[in-house]
Amino acid sequence: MDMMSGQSSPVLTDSSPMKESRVGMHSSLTSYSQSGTSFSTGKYIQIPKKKAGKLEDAMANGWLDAMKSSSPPSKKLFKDLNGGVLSSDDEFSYASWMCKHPSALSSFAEITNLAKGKKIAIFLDYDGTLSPIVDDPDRAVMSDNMRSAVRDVAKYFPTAIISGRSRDKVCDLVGLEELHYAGSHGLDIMGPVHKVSEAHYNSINSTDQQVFRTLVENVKDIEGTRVENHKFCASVHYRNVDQKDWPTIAQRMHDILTNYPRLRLTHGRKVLEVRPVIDWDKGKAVEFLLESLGLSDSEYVLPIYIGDDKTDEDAFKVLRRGNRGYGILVSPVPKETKAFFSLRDPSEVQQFLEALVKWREQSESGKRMTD
Ligand SMILES: O=P(O)(O)OC[C@H]1O[C@H](O[C@H]2O[C@H](CO)[C@@H](O)[C@H](O)[C@H]2O)[C@H](O)[C@@H](O)[C@@H]1O
Repeated sequence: MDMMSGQSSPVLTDSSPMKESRVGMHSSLTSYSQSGTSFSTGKYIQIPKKKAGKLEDAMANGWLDAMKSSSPPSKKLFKDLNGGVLSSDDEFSYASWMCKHPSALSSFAEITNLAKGKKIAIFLDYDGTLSPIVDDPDRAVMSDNMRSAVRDVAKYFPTAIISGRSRDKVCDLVGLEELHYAGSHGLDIMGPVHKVSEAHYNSINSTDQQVFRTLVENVKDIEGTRVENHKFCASVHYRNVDQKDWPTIAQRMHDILTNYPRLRLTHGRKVLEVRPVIDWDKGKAVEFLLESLGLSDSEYVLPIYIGDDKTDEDAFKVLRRGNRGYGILVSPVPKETKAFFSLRDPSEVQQFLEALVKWREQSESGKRMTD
């Protein structure tokens, strides 16, 4: 799949994790930052610059609202604003929210009870789930302890990472060969090779370079912006941009996308994600992986998906449908979600994964004793 073709199946790469025999590789575009190297060749679309702060398009106004709400203030910010203590109102609203989305740690017995006689399959988002959210996406590393927890979990349960980042990037960050990986919000999944003609991929390369360069060139004058290329989608970060410049970003993104009707915009944590207009998302990626791993029979399989972001909601929805499995939202503040359970932060994610391993080891040794 490419950013422009609008086809309805993901690009599939090789069937065994970490063995590279990918077809139709995209161009070797690297992540762009204002301090980094800019591109001197290739065509891109320069959109006319409009006056800052003048939002002319209702759609752009909608995007601005979404940008403002896409990353609610963290618990730390609540605390900072409150002189180091959480106000009882915040505690109260978090506690009420937890009634609807209980902690996966305190509900651990309930979860494992429901998993009895079933195979658990684990799906993990990366940023904000396995690694803490930081200002620089290149520094979003996971701890060695988290890596061990994921490695151990994968010994007992089929485990996949589903990330908005490119698959190569998230593979590098996680660094575990035994997992399945889906990058670009599930658009790039390891699986059986689909042969596609050379000419098709050549056309993808040039178009995608153009999309990426257009994004880079049209926001590079806004201090703090950063554009990442994920091969099948792209991210425009505004975490480090002064809020007064957010309307300009919203307007420019709107103007750019007018030139690319086959692209759409979604929102993550202080990031705008540009992706193809196709019916594919993290939820579809979960269904695809369950199917291709022979885990689609919900009578025998309990999928658990852990994620922190809006894009993870598609996966939560898929699991909620027909009580197929459990979504777990990672958040220290109340958020509207389709997840059943919650965890506060990556350290609780690690505890949950470690608990699953312990539970599994204990049930195996209990089984051996009765055999
Ligand atoms: O699906 P994910 O694995 O969660 O990836 C979603 C986006 O994550 C990254 O951005 C987010 O994390 C950054 C590092 O902590 C943070 O600086 C940024 O504000 C967050 O939006 C990644 O850089 C994006 O490309 C992914 O799309």
